[in-house]
Amino acid sequence: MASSLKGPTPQQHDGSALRIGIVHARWNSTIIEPLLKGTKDKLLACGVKEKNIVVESVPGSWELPIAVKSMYSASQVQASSAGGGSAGDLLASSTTDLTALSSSTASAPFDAIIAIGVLIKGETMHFEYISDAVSHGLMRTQLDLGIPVIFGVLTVLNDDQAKARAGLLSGSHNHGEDWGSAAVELGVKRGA
Ligand SMILES: O=Nc1c(NC[C@H](O)[C@H](O)[C@H](O)CO)[nH]c(=O)[nH]c1=O
Repeated sequence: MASSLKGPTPQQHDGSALRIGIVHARWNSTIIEPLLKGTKDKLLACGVKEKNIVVESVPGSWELPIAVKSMYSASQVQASSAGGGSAGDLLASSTTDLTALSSSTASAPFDAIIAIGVLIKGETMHFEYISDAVSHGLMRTQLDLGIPVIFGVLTVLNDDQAKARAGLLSGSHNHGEDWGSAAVELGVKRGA
């Protein structure tokens, strides 16, 4: 595969004090799973503690913006009732269920939330409408809430494009690693 000029120039940041949320869709799970693994592996490699990575799932990408907002709001409520504290200091709650998060005994605010989804073009305009709505919804969510929301939504035209961006093809790169790096960088800079 020809080398490309595209791609981020990552920086090195210490994620050991961060608490990161991940919300992922379950549509196209054979692509979602490697993206999720690449994201988590990068977070851990940057020093984020396993207990400070909270993962939840929703049916599809359309639900990502509201799920990000729910995850953020639930942790804010829990953190304020637990006496605040910087993110990552308090024991994290790990949950796979939005409602479970809101009932967790202790959680800290998130420093960044990563939204992961895979949209693959079909024979209708469904792809275009969801892609547009989700991208605008996630951007609005991060600006409204003042928390970095990392855009981890693939909008691809065919299965091979999806596989390539999940690192499943020879010589291809897992974009989840970029999303993990971005979450740590923005989380650190936000708290600086
Ligand atoms: O249609 N294709 C896709 C999709 N549709 C479901 C949608 O996100 C939502 O969950 C339902 O409409 C219910 O609200 N969701 C994806 O993540 N990827 C797709 O490729």
